[in-house]
Amino acid sequence: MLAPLHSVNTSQPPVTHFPPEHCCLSIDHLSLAYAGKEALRDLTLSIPRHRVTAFIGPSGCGKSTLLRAINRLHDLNEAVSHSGQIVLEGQDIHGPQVNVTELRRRVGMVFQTPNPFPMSIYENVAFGLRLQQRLPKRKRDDIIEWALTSAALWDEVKDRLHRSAWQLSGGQQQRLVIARTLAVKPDVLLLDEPASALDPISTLKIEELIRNLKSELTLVLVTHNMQQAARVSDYTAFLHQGELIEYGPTDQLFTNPRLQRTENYITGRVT
Ligand SMILES: Nc1ncnc2c1ncn2[C@@H]1O[C@H](COP(=O)(O)OP(=O)(O)OP(=O)(O)O)[C@@H](O)[C@H]1O
Repeated sequence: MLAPLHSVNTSQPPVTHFPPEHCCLSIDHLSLAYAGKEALRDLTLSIPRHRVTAFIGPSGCGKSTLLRAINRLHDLNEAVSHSGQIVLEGQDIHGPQVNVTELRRRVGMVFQTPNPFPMSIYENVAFGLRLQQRLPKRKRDDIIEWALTSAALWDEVKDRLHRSAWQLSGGQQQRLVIARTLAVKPDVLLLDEPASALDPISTLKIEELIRNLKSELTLVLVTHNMQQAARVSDYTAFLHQGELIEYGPTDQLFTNPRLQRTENYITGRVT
């Protein structure tokens, strides 16, 4: 476990920061509104590198809004306004020198419903690579094998790479989407309820994959499923009505929360 700057106990402030050498993302006084209606209020937290951080909280508390802010998906919505900063590896993601396409390569995103493109398994994984650079076929093939292996899918698809991605099961499609995201070598993978549309076995595969991927990159997971957050994440942030209520090591937050509001939520007394 990384050493946070503040220890967690009820007499001290909650853990919100990591030392710079462990910090991947730093969110500083972030507020965000949709057409003037506040969805995130003055959030400050940092996300450690090569760990899994989960965002939990009741429906509508702002989990997905926060996740989408990290790769500037809100840029596509003119009704969104924000204040505060998000710093990725030392660089303000809204800085004038930031190329949004490059930011979205560095910060990949996987959504609730698997969304493979209507093309072959191979072409799905090659898609982002082709946009990025012209690679010799041999090199591209190696990256595709690496990405599918990292997404725990290679053994299941290596003999049918040129078949339609839509012939895969829902769980396999979600792992394919993860492989597609990994192929362009992101620093961060944002996962918005990646297993909620899947059966229990596929869900366990995705969870195992998330745990294994942290050796490659930093992961941020939105989940409604508290057992899932407890199983896969190292750190958990509990949000309520757009505010960060508590943030800390997952085992601590689930077994010994600092605040009554957190305890009420994790024990099912607040929905
Ligand atoms: N595109 C949008 N336009 C307007 N309001 C939005 C939009 N997206 C989200 N909101 C509002 O922002 C608030 C936070 O929504 P968000 O989807 O981030 O919550 P959430 O915690 O991810 O919810 P859920 O768990 O149900 O997915 C809600 O009040 C929601 O209605």
